[in-house]
Amino acid sequence: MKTLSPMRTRVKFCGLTRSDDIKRAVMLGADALGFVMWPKSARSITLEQLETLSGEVPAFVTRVGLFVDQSVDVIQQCLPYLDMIQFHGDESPAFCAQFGRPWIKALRMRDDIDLSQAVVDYHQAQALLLDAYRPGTPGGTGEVFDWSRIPAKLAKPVILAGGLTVDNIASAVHQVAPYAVDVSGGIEAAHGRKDVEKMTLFIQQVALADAR
Ligand SMILES: O=C(O)c1ccccc1NCC(=O)[C@H](O)[C@H](O)COP(=O)(O)O
Repeated sequence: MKTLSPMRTRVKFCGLTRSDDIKRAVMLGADALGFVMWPKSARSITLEQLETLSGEVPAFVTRVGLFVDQSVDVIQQCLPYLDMIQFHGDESPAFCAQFGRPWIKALRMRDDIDLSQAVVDYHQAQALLLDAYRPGTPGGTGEVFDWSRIPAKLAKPVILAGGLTVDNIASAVHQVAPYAVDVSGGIEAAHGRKDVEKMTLFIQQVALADAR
């Protein structure tokens, strides 16, 4: 009888702003690409850029739009160019669920966070993205949180984020065994500009960790 092989850890690259980076990420096998639509971010892109860049993403690579407490109108304008929405602010479950599009909720790992309750509250989310908490910064901090705080069994797929790099990604995959990993700063040459070597090594490290 055939045995099922262990699941492959999915990889999402976030904060893409350039065509060349998208082509390289797709070639390397990234599963999802994140576009930051929050204008206060150094990695943000405009609606016009989103239209262009999303057109360069081929089938079976998920285009994820990232928002932080933004209006329904702003999000709806972006929907034609997105497969999935990532909410990074204090959006309620009802707010997230109103767009008729798959979505994930980013949760910043404050000391007092109750992940079991979050799973209940955000049960309609396709996954929960767990990220580092820095007061006043909704995401993309480049900071790691204590992965041992993630319960071994959480009733939602976990996307691990926050300060992942070529150097720590293998340990992260081993320790947490997340459904997916999400990286932005760790594969950059500068804000919004990805580094080919870091992207390549990151994907390789995930594959190596999965194979161990
Ligand atoms: O990247 C940003 O500037 C950003 C701003 C506001 C909300 C979220 C943002 N980024 C989210 C991500 O890139 C990732 O989902 C995650 O935070 C990991 O980022 P990093 O620690 O840089 O790998």
